[in-house]
Amino acid sequence: KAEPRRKYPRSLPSLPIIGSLLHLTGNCQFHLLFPSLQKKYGSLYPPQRGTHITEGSLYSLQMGSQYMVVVNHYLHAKEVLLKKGKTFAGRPHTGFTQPQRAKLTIGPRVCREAASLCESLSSFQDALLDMAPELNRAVTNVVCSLCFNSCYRRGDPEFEAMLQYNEGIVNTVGQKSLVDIFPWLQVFPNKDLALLRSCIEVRDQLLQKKFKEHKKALGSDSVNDLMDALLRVQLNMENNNSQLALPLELTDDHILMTVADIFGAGVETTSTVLKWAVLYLLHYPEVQRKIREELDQKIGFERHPQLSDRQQLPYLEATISEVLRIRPVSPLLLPHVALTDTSIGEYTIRKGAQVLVNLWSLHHDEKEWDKPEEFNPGRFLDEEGNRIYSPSPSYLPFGAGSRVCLGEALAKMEIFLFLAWILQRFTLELLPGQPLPALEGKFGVVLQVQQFKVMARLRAAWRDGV
Ligand code: HEM
Repeated sequence: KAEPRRKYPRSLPSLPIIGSLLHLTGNCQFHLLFPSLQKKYGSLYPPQRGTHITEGSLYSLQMGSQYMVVVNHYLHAKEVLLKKGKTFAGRPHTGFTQPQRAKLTIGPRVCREAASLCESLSSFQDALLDMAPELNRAVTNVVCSLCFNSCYRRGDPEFEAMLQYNEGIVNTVGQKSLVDIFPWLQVFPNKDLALLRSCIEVRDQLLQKKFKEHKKALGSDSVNDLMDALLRVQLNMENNNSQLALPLELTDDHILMTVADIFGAGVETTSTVLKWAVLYLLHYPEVQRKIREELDQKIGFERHPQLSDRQQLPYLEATISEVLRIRPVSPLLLPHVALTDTSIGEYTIRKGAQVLVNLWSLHHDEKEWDKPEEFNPGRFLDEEGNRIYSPSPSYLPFGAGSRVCLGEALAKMEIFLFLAWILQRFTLELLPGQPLPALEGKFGVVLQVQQFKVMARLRAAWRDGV
């Protein structure tokens, strides 16, 4: 019996050795480049029979020796992430490891940081301020508290070193960490490797120091942070290994890299969403006003917002969902790798292919979203003002399935509490005549916000010390 004919995703025109590279040079905004390639090459292909998937929404590229498939429709994305989640659960070789879970109290740690953030903002009255370092500091401190149970004051040299390390890694153009996440980027020139190397050195020294302190203190029964939890797992493994035919091992390096990965995954993502949120609240003052009205009504001025208030503040929650839609921090998710020969839709996918889910396209698909370029938290609310968690299947800010973001719950808690605290106390404004800051993102480790300044003006109730 003849084998069924295989049908592979269409490939971009490709040259020997460099593959499709010429199509990608000169444009580093990859989340935008991929939809434009889809438009350009997709229109050459016939529509797919029996589905409403647009033509060419799945195509392939050859990046040097790497074969990659780009997914641009939610039906294909769901097939990759959910239906065949296990098959596509591979990651390119990057050293990006999965963290262990630890049961830690989060709400009070975030509230403590929110209080300190608000204190900082209060000291900048009547002056324009770049909130990015303040937001970075707050989010970094939450992650520090979860990983090492340490919390830093402003100006602490160890903390400043850590912030600098993070900034260095994120801002290094064409940097190694981006190449780590998207290995195919290594074909582009790498400029600031020296800066990057020194940042990684700072990171390693800090992690080593924390690690030694934790190892020394291990003995008491309490598990206060992720490092404690990992060290305990290591100890249990060592104690039980003599009974196993194939001994398990959690090395010191595994522990250090796991904590480093949590930093990598947990700081820049969350602080970037907060920056996008502030930026959109400046562009849409009526949205900001509605959130404040909701806060005044449900919480008032007598107490601080808490995690348990989330149910009561649907408009704030809807605004956060809309920020995550319109400016997805990971516009291409992280790359997946097919672990076996498989398929997406009617197309054959070979084992080893890298699959990029273009979340930007999913979140801006005109067939799924009414005026997708418009910022409208109302999409996430029904007529009575109750939350709609996912108004379209084309909404996946944290991915889905077996490779879904592990920090989704933590990130949502942080974003909610930080914004609730800020907006309960401050009005975020521009100076009269100050132009609105740009809404275009910059593709990088995350979809970065361009630098901007804002006035965080204490609201009357707080100025008068109510
Ligand atoms: C708003 C903030 C965040 C967003 C939008 C976000 C989004 C994502 C996305 C899209 C992925 C890739 C999913 C895929 O490839 O299918 C991911 C993976 C991951 N995220 Fe997040 N993330 C956020 C915050 C965090 C935080 C706070 C942590 C940890 C503290 C974290 C830990 C991780 C880890 C460990 C992975 C890799 C999971 C795996 O490979 O199995 N993320 N995240």
